Amino acid sequence: MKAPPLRLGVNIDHVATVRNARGGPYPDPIRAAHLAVFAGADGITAHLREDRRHIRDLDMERLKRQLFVPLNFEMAATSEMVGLALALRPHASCLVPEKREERTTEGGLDIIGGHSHLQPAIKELCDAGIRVSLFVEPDIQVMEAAKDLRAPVVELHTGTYCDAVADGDKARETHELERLKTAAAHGARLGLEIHAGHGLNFETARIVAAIPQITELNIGHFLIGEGIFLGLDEAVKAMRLAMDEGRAQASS
Ligand SMILES: CC(=O)[C@@H](O)[C@H](O)COP(=O)(O)O
Ligand SMILES: NCC(=O)COP(=O)(O)O
Repeated sequence: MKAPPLRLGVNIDHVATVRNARGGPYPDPIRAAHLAVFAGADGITAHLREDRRHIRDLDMERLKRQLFVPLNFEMAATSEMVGLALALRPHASCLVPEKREERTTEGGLDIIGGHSHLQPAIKELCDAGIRVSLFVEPDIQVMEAAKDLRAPVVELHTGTYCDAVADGDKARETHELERLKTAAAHGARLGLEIHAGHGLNFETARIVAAIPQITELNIGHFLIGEGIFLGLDEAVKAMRLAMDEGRAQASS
């Protein structure tokens, strides 16, 4: 059976990283969002961190006002961020773990251990018509916990897999890819919508795109980096091609 279409969400966080390096308005993350959409992005992801190290509140407001594709508001499940999301009403919200001292997201939400604090946030956002996804580890028990939390979507953390590929550790790469495949299949059987992201590049996105249950990839850092060399539009087009090549291998 033909696998469903695979959407590309472009994360523009690190355009804001470059902008904030000088404290002025240039380069504008919203201009990057428009470029990415014109080049084939199906949606835009932006992570409003509590420390505002890159994306700022005004960026989210401008994205909401100007985008004509879905906006995915990445956020920690704090009362501050839930309040901002309820006021902004993005298409989607992806709940991610956050530590001020981290350089980037280090893993998925701990929803097996302590997830009671997530329940209210998930309910409030869902009740407001916002599509909630949980950024989680690719584990079967985690899929079960996400179902129990009544989150309609999970985004599988692909960072460990991407690290294994970057390290040239074939055994770890095989193991982590198997984790992603198993979790995606199990989550889909539970009725969850399956997304994936973190650390993906052309090579790993092509491989992950072949997992038929995954319907969206969210990709940022690598694409913004490639945009420096190729131009963001060409980088997005190349990523779209890599995803399509991988998807052609998928069979559910
Ligand atoms: C959850 C995830 O992997 C990314 O979407 C997140 O935005 C990474 O955080 P930084 O963009 O701050 O690196
Ligand atoms: N949720 C993953 C995302 O939005 C982008 O992650 P990365 O490609 O910047 O690592």
